[in-house]
Amino acid sequence: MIVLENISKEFKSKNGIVKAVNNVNIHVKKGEIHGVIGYSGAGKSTLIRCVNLLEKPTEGKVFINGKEATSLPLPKLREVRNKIGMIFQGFNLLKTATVYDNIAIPLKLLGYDQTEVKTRVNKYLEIVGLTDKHNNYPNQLSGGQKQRVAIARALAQEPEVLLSDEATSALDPETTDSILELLLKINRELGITILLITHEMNVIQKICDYVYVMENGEVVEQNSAINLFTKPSHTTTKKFLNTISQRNLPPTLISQLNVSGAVTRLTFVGESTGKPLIAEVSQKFNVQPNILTANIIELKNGIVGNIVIHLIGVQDQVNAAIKFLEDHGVGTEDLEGQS
Ligand SMILES: Nc1ncnc2c1ncn2[C@@H]1O[C@H](COP(=O)(O)OP(=O)(O)OP(=O)(O)O)[C@@H](O)[C@H]1O
Repeated sequence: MIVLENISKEFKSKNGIVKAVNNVNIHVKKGEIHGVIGYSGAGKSTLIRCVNLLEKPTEGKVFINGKEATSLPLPKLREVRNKIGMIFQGFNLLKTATVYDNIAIPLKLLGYDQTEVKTRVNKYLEIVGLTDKHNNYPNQLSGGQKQRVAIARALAQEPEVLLSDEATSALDPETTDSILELLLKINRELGITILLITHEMNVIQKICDYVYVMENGEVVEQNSAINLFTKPSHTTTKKFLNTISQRNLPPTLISQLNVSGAVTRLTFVGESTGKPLIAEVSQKFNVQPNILTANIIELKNGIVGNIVIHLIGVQDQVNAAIKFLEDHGVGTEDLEGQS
């Protein structure tokens, strides 16, 4: 549905050339939600703007629905763009137009007749739950309601793809959740494929099927959301994961505990979440497991449990216990103390 092939984007600035995006490949299948996460300056906005060619890539190709968009002449490019909706952090609503007109004006500009415009505006206002606000102006709405209007405006063009540029970054946590629920609903019920960029791991957690972690213009790690949360490999990914669950223990504490055993992070996913494996370990081996931290994270496609345990015992028994857990589908990671 959306394919970015070896996309690079350079900007010329006073201080020389900035490589904002460097050889990025992305493949979003129809009906999926993919998320790009990265810190400020990682290149996310530039990348997402390359998808609808608001930014022309210096190198690489963009395919939308199998059609190569990068080399299309403007009229053909407009046709492709009409199939791509976009929402933004700042909502981009017309302040002097009512909610109704904010959705209707772009449709009129696209040449739809009065009846079609009315039908679509009413349909999408209902989907976003704002039918009663059609006569309000943007400054009479909350941030969450403004984003709902922007979503209705994007949907009214009946796109196949929705691009979301930090759509929840200006919203409080509760409103963020309600907007994420809405995005899930339109993905599920209207079958719209979504590519989003964010710096918030909870956005990835709640709605993404697949994740790309970006740093300095490059994708440094990519995986399904479940695998990324279970087996993160890059330091930046781990830092993002730490923002939603307390995964770090003080290194001095780990060093002290490592003297009498091993401090290990166990990650449970799928079938292993339901089994009393830690109890079994203490019965089968001469080890005493002491739970230091534990949490459960619900993702779009499953549940991941994290437990950090101190396995107290002699080395060979500790190793055998860890091997037993791994054999039963538990991810394990030895935590290093202070060197
Ligand atoms: N028009 C431009 N001219 C020159 N440099 C630019 C331009 N746009 C972006 N950049 C540079 O490209 C790099 C990536 O910027 P970009 O805005 O894509 O990152 P980002 O991950 O979206 O960050 P943020 O979340 O802060 O917007 C930065 O170093 C930025 O300064």
